[in-house]
Amino acid sequence: MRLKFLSRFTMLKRAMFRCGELSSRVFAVEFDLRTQPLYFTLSSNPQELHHAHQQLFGDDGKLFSLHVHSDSRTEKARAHAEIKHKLSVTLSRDCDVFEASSFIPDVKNSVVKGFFIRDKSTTALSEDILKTLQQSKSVCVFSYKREGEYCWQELWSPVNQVQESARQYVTPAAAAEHHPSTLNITNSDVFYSMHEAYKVLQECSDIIPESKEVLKLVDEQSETSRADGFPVIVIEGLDATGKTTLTEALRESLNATLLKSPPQCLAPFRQRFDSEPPLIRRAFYALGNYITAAHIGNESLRAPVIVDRYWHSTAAYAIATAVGGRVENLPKPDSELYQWPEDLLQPNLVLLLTVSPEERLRRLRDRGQDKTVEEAELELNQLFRLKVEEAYKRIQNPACIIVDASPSPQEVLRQVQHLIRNKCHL
Ligand SMILES: Nc1ncnc2c1ncn2[C@@H]1O[C@H](COP(=O)(O)OP(=O)(O)O)[C@@H](O)[C@H]1O
Ligand SMILES: Nc1ccn([C@H]2C[C@H](O)[C@@H](COP(=O)(O)OP(=O)(O)O)O2)c(=O)n1
Repeated sequence: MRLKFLSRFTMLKRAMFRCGELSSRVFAVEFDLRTQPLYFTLSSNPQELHHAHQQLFGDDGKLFSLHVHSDSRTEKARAHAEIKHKLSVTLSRDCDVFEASSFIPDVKNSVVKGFFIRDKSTTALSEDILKTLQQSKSVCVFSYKREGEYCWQELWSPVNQVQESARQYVTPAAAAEHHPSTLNITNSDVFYSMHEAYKVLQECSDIIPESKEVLKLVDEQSETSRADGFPVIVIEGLDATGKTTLTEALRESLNATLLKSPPQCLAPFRQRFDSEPPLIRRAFYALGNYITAAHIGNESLRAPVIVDRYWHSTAAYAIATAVGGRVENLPKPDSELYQWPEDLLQPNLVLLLTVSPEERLRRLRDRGQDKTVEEAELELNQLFRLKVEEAYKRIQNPACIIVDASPSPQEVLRQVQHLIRNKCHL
């Protein structure tokens, strides 16, 4: 038993060090989403904590952080989501759980995601849960100890069989120029080629059998080129901004073909992929765009094409979900993360419908439909809504044109027809 534990422990330690020297890493704890994360590094010299850090480390209670390791990115993504769920349903109200990550400043793909736990309860519940997590997953747990003004981190073990290692003191660090959640976006949240999204579904086809069916549908699409076709116009916007109303009206008035992304053929799989972590869920939506692109290619040979949501939605929702906290944390406006994928068919015009938050809520209520979880979150989470809209506006090549969708449906249609006439000569 003892041997088994030790070998697992050694394995975890190795896994941790594979992620880079601990000393070159910065840790970020999302202590309060309305402010910057708390950043700290580790040092062998004791360092006094700043006021902000004392709020987290100076309080009573047991402190832990945990990070997930796996060579398989799909397993890692699922384990992270599972742990998040487990911590949220099992820990008591006296426990705070914050998203936490460790990263190397400005180095892409250096982020290791995890959690920071502050347990002020008198029970050993958090330790029991950490113990089970350590046994069943590639989870690395650290605990934090205090002495006077200082706080240090050590590898946590549920049983005292580990020799005391050198103390790593928590050392306040400056804010990173790029918020850590922006470092891993490429090919984890947003995909810039079909091949990269395709690989994700291939990697999880054993655990999610539906992936094979989705890949088959992607394979069935023929290559299309769109030279000399009719114009393709994409309508974007948050839920209930009037996309369905406008796209139906445009279909009638322009004698156009109406398509959407994700396409109808993916509808049976959508719920399944919506319950998966971002890596898998976003790869699914990315592939949906490529299927829709093939349909656009065919249909635009015959008539103008109107598309209800396309890559702007895929990228904007993915970026806004991946980036924690405030709008200022989004990738900078000139970031390559907002660039349209080179292998995805480009539309001639992208229109972004915008309405005030109050009008949007009124329309959502009038419609009286169940909202998707994400939309319910939007309603609750003003920060998230602002980030989606800002990300929409930053996407380039093609950028979107903003349309005020608060007037009557007839007036919105008139405005949009005018834009289409000017920009697409229809
Ligand atoms: N210009 C408008 N003015 C007032 N209400 C509108 C307008 N456009 C749409 N609506 C109403 O708002 C709700 C959401 O519109 P919908 O077209 O379904 O949005 P989306 O497809 O973007 O979710 C519907 O009840 C619709 O009738
Ligand atoms: N082309 C698309 C379309 C939707 N998505 C994702 C983005 C969000 O997570 C949801 C929003 O979809 P929702 O069901 O609210 O959309 P509708 O307004 O019902 O069309 O789907 C996407 O990633 N790519």
